[in-house]
Amino acid sequence: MATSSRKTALTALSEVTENEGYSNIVIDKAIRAAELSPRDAALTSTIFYGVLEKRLTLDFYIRKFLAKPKQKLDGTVLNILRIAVYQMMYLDRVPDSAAVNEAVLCAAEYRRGQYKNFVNGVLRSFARGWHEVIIPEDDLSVRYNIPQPIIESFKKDYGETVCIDLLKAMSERAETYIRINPLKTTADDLIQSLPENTAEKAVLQNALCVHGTGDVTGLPGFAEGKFHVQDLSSQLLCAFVSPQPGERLADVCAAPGGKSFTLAEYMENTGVLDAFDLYKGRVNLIKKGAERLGLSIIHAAVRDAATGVCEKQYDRVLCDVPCSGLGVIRRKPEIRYKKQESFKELPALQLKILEHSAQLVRPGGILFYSTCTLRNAENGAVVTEFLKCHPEFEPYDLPETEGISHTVNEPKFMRTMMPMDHGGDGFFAAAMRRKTETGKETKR
Ligand SMILES: C[S@@+](CC[C@H](N)C(=O)[O-])C[C@H]1O[C@@H](n2cnc3c(N)ncnc32)[C@H](O)[C@@H]1O
Repeated sequence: MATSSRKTALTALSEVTENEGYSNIVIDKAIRAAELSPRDAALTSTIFYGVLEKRLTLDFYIRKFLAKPKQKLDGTVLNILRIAVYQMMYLDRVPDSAAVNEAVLCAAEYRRGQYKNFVNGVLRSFARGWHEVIIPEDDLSVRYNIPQPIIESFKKDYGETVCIDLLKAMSERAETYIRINPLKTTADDLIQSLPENTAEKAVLQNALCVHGTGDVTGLPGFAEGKFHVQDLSSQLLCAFVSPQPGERLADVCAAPGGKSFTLAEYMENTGVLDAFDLYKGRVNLIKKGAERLGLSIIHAAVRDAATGVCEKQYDRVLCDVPCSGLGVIRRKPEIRYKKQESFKELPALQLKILEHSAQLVRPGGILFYSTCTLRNAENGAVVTEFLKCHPEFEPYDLPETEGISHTVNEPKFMRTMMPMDHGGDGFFAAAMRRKTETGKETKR
């Protein structure tokens, strides 16, 4: 039996807030289970992501209309209030009365209706008074919906001014980028085959920005392997790696495969590309994608990048390590609520992966390190520590890319990419070269 949009959003939000589910997986599952019409599914998705993104602002407002602002609220009741308040504050097309009535209906079905009057009362006073409430100028956390510890970390690593620019950029919606498969099509041909005004060329060659298309996997050309979805910063990282046709490359943390696919395209599907990941299910995603794109040089296999055995040597090795993901908050809003303690172990694991993978690099070959986070402890600090302990490696400068600026001032072998630089996600890249006995340069 079909269920309402708000009820479905509530189920999905509880799954994310209480069980730390991944937003994209949780919402897809909830919408399928509720058998919603496409229109209701779109509304559910808007409410679900909106509440996740704006949670700190919503909670700030809700507390202004509680009799006891510090009172601890039941998790489900709080989510019912957030859903209604989000609609009243941000969705012009939903009348306040509809948002309140739906919330009261949800409350009536929860715990034998014991919170029904409470929800009704809070929402009615909110509807009357919220326009008068002002968020204090200096409350960046509520203003930009980023928890204070993350703001402190941005300030410490990048300074106050960059931090504020970053918070602003992170509150914008992220664009969707796709990567053309040059083995099968060209940017011009693909743009022509898509509905008018849905795609335009991005700043990097073979990158397109697409808008208003909904699920891109339904677009013409996807099933034929003419493109894959990949953020612009991730594509820029591949431009840094820039493997040549015929080379040997290992991507040691490769799933779901976005970078491996682009790198194999750089190699014109010649040479060797070994794409590893720790989890079998995720390795299967690489296999499926490579098959769809016709990238036969990709060999995907399960391997632990921190301990796994591999006898081969490669020209280039990419370590796109697991990280806290603070650079992709726009796409995965729940990341901002992860507990800071969960980040503690990451630098040690990242360094371990980097050191173990360094053994795979041939003399004169290049080792790349990347993350999708904006935290020096997981970025520059890991690479600096690696170079300190491995004199057999030296910094290898990354190229400048025409039309792309970078905010952070750092050595040329490191590059921090921020959403305000070019619209892509927050990423970090670094490159190091294994010295040869003769010290001869490797061609780029
Ligand atoms: C940032 S994601 C990689 C994204 C991928 N490079 C892409 O562009 O699609 C990090 C990956 O590392 C994998 N991973 C985590 N720990 C690992 C380990 N010890 N060895 C290998 N892979 C690992 C995760 O399963 C995840 O797929």
